[in-house]
Amino acid sequence: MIVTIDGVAASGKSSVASGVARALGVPFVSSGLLYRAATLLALEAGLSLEGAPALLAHLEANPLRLEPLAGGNRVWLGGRDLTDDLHSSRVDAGVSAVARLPPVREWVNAQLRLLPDPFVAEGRDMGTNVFPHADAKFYLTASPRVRAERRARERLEDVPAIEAALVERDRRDAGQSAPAPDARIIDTSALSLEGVIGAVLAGLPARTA
Ligand SMILES: Nc1ncnc2c1ncn2[C@@H]1O[C@H](COP(=O)(O)OP(=O)(O)OP(=O)(O)O)[C@@H](O)[C@H]1O
Ligand SMILES: Nc1ccn([C@@H]2O[C@H](COP(=O)(O)O)[C@@H](O)[C@H]2O)c(=O)n1
Repeated sequence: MIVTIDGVAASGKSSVASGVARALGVPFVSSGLLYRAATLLALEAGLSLEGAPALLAHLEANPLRLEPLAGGNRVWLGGRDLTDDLHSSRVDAGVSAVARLPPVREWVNAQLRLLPDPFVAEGRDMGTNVFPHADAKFYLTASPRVRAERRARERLEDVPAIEAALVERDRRDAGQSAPAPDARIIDTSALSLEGVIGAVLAGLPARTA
């Protein structure tokens, strides 16, 4: 059983995927962490974020491992846990350029497709491209202001600056982020986190829930 939860930046994908996965007793998979980790490695190595061959060679020489734990995903580079360094503003600003590179997308998707199901996968193209045969698909949206206000509770930045960065990231990600034709679209602007998790669980086919 595979459930996909895609959506725009900071729409609640990982929080919702985690809650749904916990309710179903399965792991969740955060695909964005692999793009973020590839970006961090490129930044640390001083590589261009647009140079696919050098970046891919660096990723192949420095294998990353996504650990889809039920309580939260982690990304490892050998014995180094990168997870806590993946949500910086520096990575946020660079990740869309890295994610646009077709060889990087193939590298991420190959890793995701090796994971044994069942799981809940969240990202941008889980329902369209990576798991088109998923049992249930959802796409989360919320207004930029609401998303920025939620994120401001986690970060020491002001709401207008966060909102501008989110809108810009959505613009850069637009080419790889779209609802699957068979996805249910949920506008979470006026919903609590528990409300969104409940809406997803209520939208699952009977054999999945
Ligand atoms: N419906 C909701 N009501 C209130 N807060 C929410 C809701 N959904 C998510 N949040 C909060 O919004 C913030 C962003 O959520 P989350 O990190 O899950 O989004 P995301 O889509 O995975 O983000 P990103 O695209 O940056 O990885 C978190 O602080 C989360 O707790
Ligand atoms: N399926 C995906 C998932 C993510 N991306 C890119 O990674 C960035 C970070 O993802 P978050 O879910 O952590 O926000 C995102 O902005 C995209 O550039 C992707 O392309 N496809």
